[in-house]
Amino acid sequence: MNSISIEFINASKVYKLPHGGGNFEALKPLNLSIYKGECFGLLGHNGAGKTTILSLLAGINSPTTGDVIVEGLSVTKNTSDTKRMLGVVQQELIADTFFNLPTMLSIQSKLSGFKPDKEWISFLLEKLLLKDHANKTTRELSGGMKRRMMIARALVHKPRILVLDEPTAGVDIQLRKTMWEFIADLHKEGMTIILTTHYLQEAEDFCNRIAIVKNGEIVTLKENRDLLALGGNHKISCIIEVSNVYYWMQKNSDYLSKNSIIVEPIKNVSHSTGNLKISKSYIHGSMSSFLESVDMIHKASQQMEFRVSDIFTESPGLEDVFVKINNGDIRV
Ligand SMILES: Nc1ncnc2c1ncn2[C@@H]1O[C@H](COP(=O)(O)OP(=O)(O)OP(=O)(O)O)[C@@H](O)[C@H]1O
Repeated sequence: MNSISIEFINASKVYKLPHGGGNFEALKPLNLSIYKGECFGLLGHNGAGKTTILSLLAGINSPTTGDVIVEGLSVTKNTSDTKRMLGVVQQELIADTFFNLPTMLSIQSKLSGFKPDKEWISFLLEKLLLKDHANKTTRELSGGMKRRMMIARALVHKPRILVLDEPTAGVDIQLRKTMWEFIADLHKEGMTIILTTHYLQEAEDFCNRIAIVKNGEIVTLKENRDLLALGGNHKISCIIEVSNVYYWMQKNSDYLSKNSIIVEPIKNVSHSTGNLKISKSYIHGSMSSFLESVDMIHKASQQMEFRVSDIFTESPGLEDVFVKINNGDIRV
């Protein structure tokens, strides 16, 4: 059994709205354990409550009820101790100083109660590809550079837990890749990571468990692979061109449904002509099921008189699962 790093115990957050606007429950009472060395992802639409969860953990907001325990210590009672255990990258870009990067990181280190470690600072700047910008003041950095600088700042005191609230927002694809390689290295070395992101592929690639947050509560919490399995079947598909879609569908609908072949329109389909996608599902990991489905597509092409020019496989992604859960198409 893994040991627990972070524990939310009945932690909720109710905001008082201004001008007598009443109360708003941004987070319903949450009970959640995050394990040591885990990479835990929080996904959800804008306003779902992800940042609220992280802000209670980081001691930025205090919970209305309950508490958060970090490595055995209460965030509400030992805020400065728990803060030292965490490296927090907030969503807002806060980098409006006249200091250059090494100076700012040294100051941050002292503020966190640690003697600045020049080698570590230099290592962080190198890993986050900031070395060439070390002499710029933080306010002279671009948005993507500021984002990376915030990661360096969060790590400067060598925390055990890294909290990332949309760490890659505004970072270009190439740099995002570099950032994740670095974060993956920290994770491999045993750091516990909790993150939010709107790039679902990032969560799919890096998280061990993923929680989906909706209207202030976690509606789904699963191991990455179990969540992906909710996305539907693996499919073999091909694109066909049909000269009269309406007539073709009428003629073949019985055969299609009898053989569980799915047909989907591909853009610009009119009554008269269009491209359609034909798919047949198969059991992931079973070669016989895969070959059976290939054979079925082949037979369908003879029966329904279309030519198979391109055949490809499709796997369900986190995107599919996320949409389905948020639309209420699957309940878990
Ligand atoms: N200080 C506040 N006062 C009142 N309501 C707030 C406050 N901060 C956040 N909220 C509300 O709480 C809800 C959850 O906000 P939160 O920032 O946690 O969402 P989120 O899931 O992180 O969204 P995003 O993806 O946009 O960052 C939202 O409806 C938001 O408007």
